[in-house]
Amino acid sequence: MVKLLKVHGSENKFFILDQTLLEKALNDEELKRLAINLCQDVLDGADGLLVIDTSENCLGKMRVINADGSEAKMCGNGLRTVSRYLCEKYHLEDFKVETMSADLSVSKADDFYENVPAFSVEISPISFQKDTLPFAYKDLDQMIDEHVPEFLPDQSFSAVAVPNPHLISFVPEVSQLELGDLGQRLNRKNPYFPEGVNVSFAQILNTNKLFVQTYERGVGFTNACGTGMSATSLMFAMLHSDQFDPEKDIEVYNPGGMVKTHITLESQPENSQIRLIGNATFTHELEVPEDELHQNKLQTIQVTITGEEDNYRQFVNSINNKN
Ligand SMILES: N[C@@H](CCC[C@H](N)C(=O)O)C(=O)O
Repeated sequence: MVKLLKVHGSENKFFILDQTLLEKALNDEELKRLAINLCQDVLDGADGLLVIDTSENCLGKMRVINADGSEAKMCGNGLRTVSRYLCEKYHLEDFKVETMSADLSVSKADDFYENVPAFSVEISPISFQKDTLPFAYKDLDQMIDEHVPEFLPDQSFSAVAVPNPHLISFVPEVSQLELGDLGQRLNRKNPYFPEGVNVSFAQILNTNKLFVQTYERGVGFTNACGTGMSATSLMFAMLHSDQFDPEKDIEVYNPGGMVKTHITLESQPENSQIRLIGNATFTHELEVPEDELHQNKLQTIQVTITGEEDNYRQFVNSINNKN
């Protein structure tokens, strides 16, 4: 029997599969099929599958398979949960995790709330270049606070890779209808973002206080997107310096709860540092025979509820009562 976990960071939900526990690792096609199946049908589904592999230079390697089977370079909310998993497995609190584009430093943080474990993770590398994202719009090499009427007539947009591609717009109030429509348009064949893009609308609530909602590439609406909230915090620091206090963390509220980010802005914004801090909650433990994973026939799953979700709900109630 192989143990899988169901986890979340700000209710951005994932399954974790530690491939190092298997007799034979799943190949890419098997992982893709398993991700689609788990995310659609198991325990009310999820937004992706996080795969842990061995790494030469780091404590472990994380791969991110979206709900539609596509692979992403990074996952901020997911990395916190993988960090907790590796921390508990190897009894270390400060280490690096290999991801597709970079080895990222992660560390255990103070609990977010009573019995709500939290981790702090590095979000990197940052790029604004059209070839990295990639995007194409007129003769722009970078899209920073640009008016793009083809997207929406009354908003301005910034594109940044961290390294997942993100399109960000600050709005007085988030319209789910407009966010969903734009997210769908830019994630099917389109002339602007050939590889799709995660689209976030952000509301500035106060100094260092944001609300961010994201339509994710390969998933759709999620409760929260870690790299999206990190990219939005960076754009907030760059574009709204009058409401940004660099000495303090930024509180980023989202439909699934709240995370904190810390932005150290450099004169070359691509050299800036981003930390994402938030919950790493394990909601379920699953036991599945290994051959059922390979065959993607999940017939004999045994599920144990951890009880951690009750603590997380108390945290969410506490922030709702405060606001
Ligand atoms: N939810 C994630 C991002 C997952 C990848 C994204 N959908 C993409 O395709 O770029 C996060 O928390 O960062």
